[in-house]
Amino acid sequence: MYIVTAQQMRDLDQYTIEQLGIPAMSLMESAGKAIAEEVIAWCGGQQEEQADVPRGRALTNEGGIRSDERVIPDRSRQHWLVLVGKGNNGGDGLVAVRYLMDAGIAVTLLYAQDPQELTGHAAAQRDAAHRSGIAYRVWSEEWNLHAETEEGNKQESGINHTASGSKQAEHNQHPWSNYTGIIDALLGTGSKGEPREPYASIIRSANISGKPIIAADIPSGLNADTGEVAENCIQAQVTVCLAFLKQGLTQYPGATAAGEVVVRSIGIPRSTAKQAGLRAHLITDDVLRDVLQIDTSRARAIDGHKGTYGHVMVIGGSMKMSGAGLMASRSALRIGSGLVSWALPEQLMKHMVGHVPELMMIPASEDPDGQWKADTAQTIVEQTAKADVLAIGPGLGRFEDDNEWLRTLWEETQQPLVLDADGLNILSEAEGLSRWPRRQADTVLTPHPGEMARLAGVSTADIQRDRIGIARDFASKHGVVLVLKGARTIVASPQGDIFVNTTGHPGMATGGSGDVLTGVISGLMAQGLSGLQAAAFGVHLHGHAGEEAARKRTGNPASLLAGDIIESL
Ligand SMILES: NC(=O)C1=CN([C@@H]2O[C@H](COP(=O)(O)OP(=O)(O)OC[C@H]3O[C@@H](n4cnc5c(N)ncnc54)[C@H](OP(=O)(O)O)[C@@H]3O)[C@@H](O)[C@H]2O)[C@@H](O)CC1
Ligand SMILES: Nc1ncnc2c1ncn2[C@@H]1O[C@H](COP(=O)(O)OP(=O)(O)O)[C@@H](O)[C@H]1O
Ligand SMILES: [K+]
Repeated sequence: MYIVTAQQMRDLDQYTIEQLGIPAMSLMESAGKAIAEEVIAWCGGQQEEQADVPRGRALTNEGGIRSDERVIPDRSRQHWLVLVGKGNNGGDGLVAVRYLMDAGIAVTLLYAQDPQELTGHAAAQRDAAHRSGIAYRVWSEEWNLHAETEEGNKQESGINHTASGSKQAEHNQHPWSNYTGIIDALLGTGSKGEPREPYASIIRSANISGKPIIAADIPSGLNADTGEVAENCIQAQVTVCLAFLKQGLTQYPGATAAGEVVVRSIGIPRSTAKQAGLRAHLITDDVLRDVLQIDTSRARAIDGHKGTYGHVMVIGGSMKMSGAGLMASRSALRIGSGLVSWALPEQLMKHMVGHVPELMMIPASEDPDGQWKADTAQTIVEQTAKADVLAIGPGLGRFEDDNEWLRTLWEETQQPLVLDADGLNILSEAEGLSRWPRRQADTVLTPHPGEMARLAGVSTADIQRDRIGIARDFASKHGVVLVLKGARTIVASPQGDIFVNTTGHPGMATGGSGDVLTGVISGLMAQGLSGLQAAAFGVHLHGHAGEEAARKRTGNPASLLAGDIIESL
C-alpha cells in the first residue's frame, strides 16, 4: 500500500484531472460517496453490536432484485452533523450528505464560515446540497463548548447515566446534543499550520461533545505529512482516507487521532503512483512480495545445507549485559541462519557455555572484568572472515578507544553489517559518520528514538515529530539502511524508499526485544536478503512474533519477555 505526502497527493490529483481527463467533480463525488458508505457501515456495525441486526452495508435481495438501498434498522434515530470547511475537504462532506440522506439518515450541515465563502467545486457541491433540501447552520458562539463542560456533555451523550434531571435538561439544550454522530470535513490536505478560528473552536467543541466522529481524508488539525497533531485536532473513531494513505496517518500521535483508518479508492488509478515514482509503502504481505521481491514463504531448497543459509557473527555481550548478545544470537538461529557465532569477552564465555548448544562461541577479549577492549579489533577482523553477516552492538558496553575499535571493523570488514545499541552510541560519538568512508556492503542501523537522537544530534522529541522525514534524510545522507524503531517502525533505504511497519504492540517495549530484532535482521541477511529486504521483512516478522507470543501466554501484552518473542519466530 502506497503512502503519500500532501504534496504528492496534490500532484496525483492534478495529473489525474489534467492528464487523464477525469474531472475533479467526479473525484469529489467518489470521495463523498465513499465517506457516506463508511458512515452507513459504521452505523450498521454499531447497531449490530447493540442488537443482532443485519449490517447497514448489506445489499437488499428481494425476489431476486438487488439494490444498494441500505438496510439501516432504526435509521430514523440517526442524525449526523457534517462540519464543513471552505476547501475541497468541505466539498467531500457536502457530497456525503446527499448519499446519507438517500440512505434515510438525517443530516445537517454546520459551516465553519459563511457558505458564500466556498469557492470552486466546493461551492458547486454546496448548491447541490442546498437544492436537495439539506438543512444547514453556520458556526456561532452558541455551539462553543469549553473543557469545563466536558463532564456534562459526556453525561448528555449517554456515557454517564447518573446525571441529575436538571443537569441533563441543561445539556440537552446544547445544539450538539441533537446529533448522533459527526463528520469532520473541515480541513484536509490543504491545511497549513494550527487550525485558525473558528476551526479551532469547532474542533475543540466537536471533541468535547462526546459524539462519534468520522473524519474525511484526515482528522482536521493533523499534519498530513508528519503525524503531528495541533493543540486542537479532531479525535476520530474512523478516518476515511481518500485515494492514497497519507503519511501522517501512519505515525503517532496522528494514528491515535485518526482511529481506524479506511483507505478508499476514488477513481485515481493506482498505477499513477508508480508512474509518479512514489517510494513509500506500508509493509503488507503484498508489498513484501511484489515491491521488495521477497519469498515470504521462507521455503528452503530440498537440497539446501547449512552453508546455504549463511553464517551470522554477533559481536557483543559483556558482563553487565550478557543476555543481549545471547538473545541476538539465538534469534539469528531461530530465524533460520545456517550457522551463528558469538564473539564475546572470555570471562563471559565461561558462564555461557552450554546455554545454547547450537551456538559457536569465540573468546574475543581477555579483560578480567569481562569487558571489551580496543585491541581486539584486528583479531575480530580476522575471525569474521568466515562469516557472511556481522551484527555489532548488542550488550557491547562502552570501553576505552571504542571509537577506533568500531572504525577498524567498519572499514576493514567487507561483509554486510547490522549495527545496534552501543554500536550506534559509539557511532554517534565518532568524528562524524559523514567522515567515515561508505561501506561497499549493505549496512543496517537499528536505532530506537533515543539512539536516533544521538546519531542525528537532536532531541528525541525532534525525532518523534517527523520520524519519516528524519529516517529518509539520514539514510540517504549516509548511504545506510535505517530502521527507526518504536511503534510504527520505519525502514528507510539510501535511495529514499520508506517502509512503515504496523505489526507489534507496546508489550514489546521490554528490555531485549531490540536485540531480538538485530538477530532477526542479520539472520535474514545471512540467508541472502539485502539489507533493505531483511530490515523490512525483519521488523514485520518480529512484530508478528511479539503478537503471537503475547497470545500464547496470558494474552496480556504486558507479560511479554523478549525471550518469548524468540520462541514465536
Ligand atoms: N481534486 C482534488 O484535489 C481532490 C481533493 N479532495 C479533498 O480535498 C482536500 C484538499 O482540499 P484543499 O486543497 O482545497 O484543501 P482543504 O484541506 O480543504 O483546506 C483548504 C482550506 O482550508 C483553509 N485553511 C488552510 N489552513 C487552515 C488553517 N490552519 N486554519 C483554518 N483554515 C485553513 C484554506 O484557507 P486559506 O488559508 O487558503 O484562506 C482553504 O480554504 C483533500 O483532503 C480531500 O478531502 C477530494 O475531494 C478528491 C479530489
Ligand atoms: N508500542 C510498540 N509497538 C510496536 N513495537 C514496539 C512498541 N514499543 C517497542 N516496540 C518494538 O520493540 C523493540 C524495542 O527495541 P529497543 O528499544 O532497542 O529495546 P532494547 O534496547 O531493550 O532491546 C523495537 O523493535 C520496537 O519497534
Ligand atoms: K477532515
